[in-house]
Amino acid sequence: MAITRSSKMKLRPRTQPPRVSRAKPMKKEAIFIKPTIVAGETLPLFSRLKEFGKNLVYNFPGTAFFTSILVNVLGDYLSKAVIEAIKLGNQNPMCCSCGPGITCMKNSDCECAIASKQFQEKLKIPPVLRKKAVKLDENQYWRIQFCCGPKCQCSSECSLKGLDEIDKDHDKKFEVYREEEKMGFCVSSKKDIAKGTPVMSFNGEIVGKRALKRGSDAEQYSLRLIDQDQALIDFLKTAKFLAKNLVRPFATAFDRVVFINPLKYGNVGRFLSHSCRPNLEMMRIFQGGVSPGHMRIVFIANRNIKAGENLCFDYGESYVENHIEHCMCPELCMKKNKKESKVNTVRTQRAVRNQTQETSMMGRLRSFFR
Ligand SMILES: C[S@@+](CC[C@H](N)C(=O)[O-])C[C@H]1O[C@@H](n2cnc3c(N)ncnc32)[C@H](O)[C@@H]1O
Repeated sequence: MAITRSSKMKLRPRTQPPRVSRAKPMKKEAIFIKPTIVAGETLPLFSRLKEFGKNLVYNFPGTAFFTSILVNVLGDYLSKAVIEAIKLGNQNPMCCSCGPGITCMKNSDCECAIASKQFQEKLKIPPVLRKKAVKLDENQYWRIQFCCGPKCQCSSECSLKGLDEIDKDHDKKFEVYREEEKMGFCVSSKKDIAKGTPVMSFNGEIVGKRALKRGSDAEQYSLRLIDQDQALIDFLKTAKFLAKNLVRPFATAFDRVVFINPLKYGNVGRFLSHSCRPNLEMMRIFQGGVSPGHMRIVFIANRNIKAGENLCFDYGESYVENHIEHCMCPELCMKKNKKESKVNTVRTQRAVRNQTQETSMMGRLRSFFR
């Protein structure tokens, strides 16, 4: 599908053009494998800042503007190995042979079900099934799962299509608002969300590390997608569902470090704020293939969330220490500040949290933001 329309975030009136990216233009040889940009929905932004109510540029800075996409797209500074693997992945999507009306998990010959089961067994993770909450232990977040892709012809009710709804109806599901000057925009849910529900994906450009210049907005907004994940590499090397000619290129690509940068192209996931008591956890899910291009970052509710609650996850220790001077998470720090009538430093807040909660469950992978 070609670009149907430029779906900049809806904002009226606009006084400032979107920030021009200084990112290096894409290399010529990469253009032919650039995935199609799918324009997503527009989502209104609300600013409730009082003092600056009349200053629209202040209320809606350049970083609030982007083109919304429903899939990740190819960006800059990727290694040849990653570009090659994405290209091969595009040519070899995993699409089951289940016909219309068939539910993959009930078909013992289904290619997607076989792949999903192998992921579950080897990486010790429950399946992400449609309409069923994912039951994850703390140490299972960030593990990898497999779901049917949009091209699978199985029933629209197929339970393996766990991500089918994730990029739909964002305007009905979420509100993007700004209340605190320093916090920027935040996201809340318009509906109650049950624990274990995949809530939203984090979309953007798939980029190499050099795309994130130190101190830049790209550095502050990007999440790590691939991190030389040895467990995944070992798994792919022995995976029975993967064609032999794809094993080496995919294993090489997953031995790189790759990020998702949502600044130019992204979705509502880029507005999620940090919390020291988060209600979302990240999970990586392959959708319709096992190349880096098929890997999605998905946020799962780690408890029941009420309509109107701020949606948030833990950015990781190093991000907080480097970029957030005073944590304003409503779930812990703001409550505590109110109680004690003083502003605590982030270091103090995190120390408090460390006493009450295990923070090392994902090791260095918890530093998602660079
Ligand atoms: C990835 S952006 C999140 C979206 C951003 N709020 C916006 O309006 O575009 C990360 C930035 O949001 C702000 N932020 C997020 N969570 C925060 C928190 N708990 N306390 C203070 N600032 C926060 C910080 O400025 C941080 O660098």
